[in-house]
Amino acid sequence: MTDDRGVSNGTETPDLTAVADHQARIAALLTTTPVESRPVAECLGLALAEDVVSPIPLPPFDNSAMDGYALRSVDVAEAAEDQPVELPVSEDVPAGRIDVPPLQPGTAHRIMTGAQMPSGADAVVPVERTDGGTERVRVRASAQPGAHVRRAGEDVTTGATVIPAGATLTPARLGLASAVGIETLRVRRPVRVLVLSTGSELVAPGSPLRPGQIYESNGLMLATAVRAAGGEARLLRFVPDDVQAFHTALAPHLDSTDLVLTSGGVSAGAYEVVKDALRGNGIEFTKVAMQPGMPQGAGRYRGGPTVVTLPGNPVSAMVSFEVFVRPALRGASGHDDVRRPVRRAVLTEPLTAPRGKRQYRRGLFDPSTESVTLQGGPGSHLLSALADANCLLEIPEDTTEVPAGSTVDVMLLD
Ligand SMILES: Nc1nc2c(c(=O)[nH]1)N[C@H]1C(S)=C(S)[C@@H](COP(=O)(O)OP(=O)(O)OC[C@H]3O[C@@H](n4cnc5c(N)ncnc54)[C@H](O)[C@@H]3O)O[C@H]1N2
Ligand code: MOO
Repeated sequence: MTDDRGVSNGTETPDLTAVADHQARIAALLTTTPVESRPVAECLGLALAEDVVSPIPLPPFDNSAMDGYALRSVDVAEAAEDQPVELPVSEDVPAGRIDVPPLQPGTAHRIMTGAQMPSGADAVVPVERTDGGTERVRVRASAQPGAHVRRAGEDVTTGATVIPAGATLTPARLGLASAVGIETLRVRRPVRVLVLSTGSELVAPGSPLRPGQIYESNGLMLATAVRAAGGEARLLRFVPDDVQAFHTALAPHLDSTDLVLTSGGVSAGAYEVVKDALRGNGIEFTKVAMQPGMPQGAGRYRGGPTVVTLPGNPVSAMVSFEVFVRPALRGASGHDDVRRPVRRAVLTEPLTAPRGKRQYRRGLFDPSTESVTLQGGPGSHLLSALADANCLLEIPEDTTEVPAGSTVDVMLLD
């Protein structure tokens, strides 16, 4: 049965699989990917497979934090704005100079940010507090020992684990790996996903729509969601609604695919090509106690790649991806943070939920007030509300009404 909001009410489905059981089933189907070496530049978003241990300290040497003058703090102890101390400038030390002579007492080296501190100097006076002289310099400020000096090893010590195995490689972590001199990283190979869309009603964005047709959107949405989760995705967008054509489309990709992700063609009607093609080929179909996202299927296609069939309604497809596929995909590719962060939030308006199903509603979480506002109704065709959302509210199976002001769990999305 479907109510007037376009939501299946679930009364027709007594035997439902628990969300946790279907999650576990999909996680078990995806095996951990092998470890490989990759250039650091190609590791964004991947999971590190082995700890990165720094072979050097960071900074590698004591260096100046400012453009100015390296000197001995005792030599400028009496310096003040109206009482400059004049010192001869004996050397110029730009960043990258490797032969920096020691500093003699009573002298200064002109020094640039990042340049090696000369031995004998214990402080830097910024150029703004001097007359900027190159032969002699008038210093108008005293300096504490250590002022504007960045000490070797104060960021990273030699032998320290700077990135732990399991960490997701962010730009800052890739920068850190480069900063300690590493060119290749040991990472888990991303899960290779083939995203496949079927449906005679689907046409390519950019071409005109005829009556009864819609633009294909799930394929692109799922393929990009896979990439955002650290997977590799190929997209086959318009597989004909024909069982033989479905097998033929799949065949060339079997050896190079870990996971086939379909959307649509799995509910109860006629013309359910995904179901017709996959049943009897290792895929089991079930109804999960969840809304949206009830019709689900999973298995191994003819003993080969894992297949997960997601429902065709766009919101159902994305919510199912978040709940079932993303955690399994991240787990299989070695990420420590498999699940989205969950926060508690105060609901700004009441909602109702179907008995016996876990409901995922789209919401806008405001971290400043720790509150959440619903985005759109529960209908699984309401894609624009999903696009406006930054979280999913997770309403437990046994809850049918949530009054305004109640606290609910929200799963934060990107
Ligand atoms: N008699 C029943 N009917 C339905 C049931 C049921 O249990 N009994 N379940 C409903 C629920 S819940 C869902 S969810 C959908 C799932 O249907 P399918 O997975 O078979 O998906 P389709 O029928 O192929 O499509 C559903 C909907 O989504 C649109 N769609 C499909 N693929 C795409 C795509 N690649 N891009 C954009 N939009 C897509 C399609 O046009 C349909 O509007 O079934 C209910 N029915
Ligand atoms: O409600 Mo379906 O379960 O739209 O995904």
